[in-house]
Amino acid sequence: MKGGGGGGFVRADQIDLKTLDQQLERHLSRVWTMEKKKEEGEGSGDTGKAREEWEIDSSKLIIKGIIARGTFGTVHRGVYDGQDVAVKLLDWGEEGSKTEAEVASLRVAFTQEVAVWHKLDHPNVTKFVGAIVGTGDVTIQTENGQLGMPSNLCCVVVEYLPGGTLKSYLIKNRRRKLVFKVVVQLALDLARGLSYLHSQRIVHRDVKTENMLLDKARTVKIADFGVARVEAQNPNEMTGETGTLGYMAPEVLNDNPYNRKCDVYSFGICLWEIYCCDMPYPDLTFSEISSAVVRQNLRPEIPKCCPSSLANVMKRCLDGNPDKRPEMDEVVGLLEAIDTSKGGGMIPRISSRVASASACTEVPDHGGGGRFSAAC
Ligand SMILES: Nc1ncnc2c1ncn2[C@@H]1O[C@H](COP(=O)(O)OP(=O)(O)OP(=O)(O)O)[C@@H](O)[C@H]1O
Repeated sequence: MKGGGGGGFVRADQIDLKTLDQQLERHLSRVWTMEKKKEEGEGSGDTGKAREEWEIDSSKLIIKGIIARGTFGTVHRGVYDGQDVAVKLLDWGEEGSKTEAEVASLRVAFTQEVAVWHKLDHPNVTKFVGAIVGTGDVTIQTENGQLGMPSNLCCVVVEYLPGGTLKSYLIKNRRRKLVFKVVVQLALDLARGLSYLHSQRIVHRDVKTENMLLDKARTVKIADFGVARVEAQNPNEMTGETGTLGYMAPEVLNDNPYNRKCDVYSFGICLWEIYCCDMPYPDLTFSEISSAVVRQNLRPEIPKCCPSSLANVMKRCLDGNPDKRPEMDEVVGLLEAIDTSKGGGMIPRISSRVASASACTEVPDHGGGGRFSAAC
């Protein structure tokens, strides 16, 4: 069922970027006009609920305490229809505190996230439950009772993942490092999730360990589709710096056209981070990183103790030429083929500060095994 030429029906993944944006905008103004009309009492008894397939019943939603503050608002714990959920509340600010342009861009970000997310269904993608687009009289139950919401309340409701971000998990294990089997398992989860997104023609565009969440079984799930987009059929339509420095592919940093291969590059950085349990380029400023990645082909140094089977995947994903990077489904195959039975995990340093992962020490590896390219 993979992509090829024209099928007999219209597929969401064949809508080009501009059309998608226009559709989102049109949809949103429709919803807002309906709401305005309702507020002005023009409905004459007709509830006129043209619900989107992803709209959920706000009366079944209980919003609890804040888990985090994101760029666009707050993330709360909640319960929807008995299920544990995370609720991403969009923050429009106080009435009148944002300019029209700011509200419009928030609205676009919200609809974009919903439009991408609600169609996805994969074990390594955070499950979308539904969304609420500000209706006049939404009341949300909190633990302390009922809470009236501003008429333009927007929220995205997704499955609750109790394991925190992959980044914080790596930080927790910074000193001890991860056993090789766990490294490969985490990498495979992420690779499978990305491979699925790409099969749906979705480019995430902000792949980083901070945007990956863990469930209670330590399965990695891709989260945060705030900047994800349907891949443009014409790569020239996809430009503009999106993502996080340090994870951004050279073509993105350089403001060149890009495609799904930018996610492959960012995955390569995540793979390095997962293996090393460390941060790439700890001593460089943002501008130093971007210019060195583009001009001097700077990449995080792969430690000598890294098994060549994994090091090769990193190197290929981090190729400066997007066309030479593997597709994510190939990456899945390469990772699945790695033998983890003989160990090969990153060797912890003896020194207290892990400034660079490049040097290996004499500390014995978890699981031993001397089959790898270079002895540390
Ligand atoms: N499904 C979830 N389950 C548990 N916690 C979550 C969930 N989704 C998000 N969070 C928490 O909220 C934080 C921010 O979430 P998210 O990145 O999706 O929000 P955002 O507003 O898009 O933020 P940003 O764009 O700054 O990354 C996450 O780092 C995580 O701690």
